[in-house]
Amino acid sequence: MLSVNEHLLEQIADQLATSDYAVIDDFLSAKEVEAILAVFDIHREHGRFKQAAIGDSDNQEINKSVRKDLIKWIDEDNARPAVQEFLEKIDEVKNYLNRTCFLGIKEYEAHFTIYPPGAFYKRHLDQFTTSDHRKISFICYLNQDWQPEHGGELRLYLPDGDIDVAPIAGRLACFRSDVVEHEVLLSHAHRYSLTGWMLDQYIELSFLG
Ligand SMILES: O=C(O)CCC(=O)C(=O)O
Ligand SMILES: [Fe+2]
Repeated sequence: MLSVNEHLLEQIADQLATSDYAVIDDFLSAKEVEAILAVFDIHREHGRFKQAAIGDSDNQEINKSVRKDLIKWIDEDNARPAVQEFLEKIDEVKNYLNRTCFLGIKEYEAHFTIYPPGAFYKRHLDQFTTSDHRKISFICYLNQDWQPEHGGELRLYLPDGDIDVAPIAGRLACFRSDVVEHEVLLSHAHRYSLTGWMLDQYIELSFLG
């Protein structure tokens, strides 16, 4: 049974096809957001978040002048139910995009993400110079009480100008990984999200810590 409203799926596909990006509210309900944040707490208590790196598996580098977020990769086989449900929804988006946009997406990789106060991620593209298997980037935001003074907006650099996306709870932002440059503006509060990429080939995930 479909758990993502068909109308949302259509909106994602239409917006991606016409503008290379899509922003959808209420992709997750308030209850789903809460359940996922509880999983963040567990991983944080166990010290599982690590400073994010830049580059692909063979060229990993930590550069705090480029990005300052903390991540934990999602292990799909051992994901807790709330995260499993999120992945099932992403799977539905993936299948819908394959049917309607012929993207040939095979799978996805995703991580829990925390931007502590003072963190940002400078302007970049999500495709690595050494590999271009990331086709669609997606970020689902989990910030229940986000206020403009918290910052941390996602800025998308588009042909017609920049767009800032507030990281509010339940919202899904996605965009073509190969063309849309973007950055995360300085965050003044803790900023929580699930970040992932739809890939056009199966990958070896064993390097993911
Ligand atoms: O969290 C966001 O809004 C974007 C994150 C991002 O650009 C990335 O992790 O590559
Ligand atoms: Fe990115």
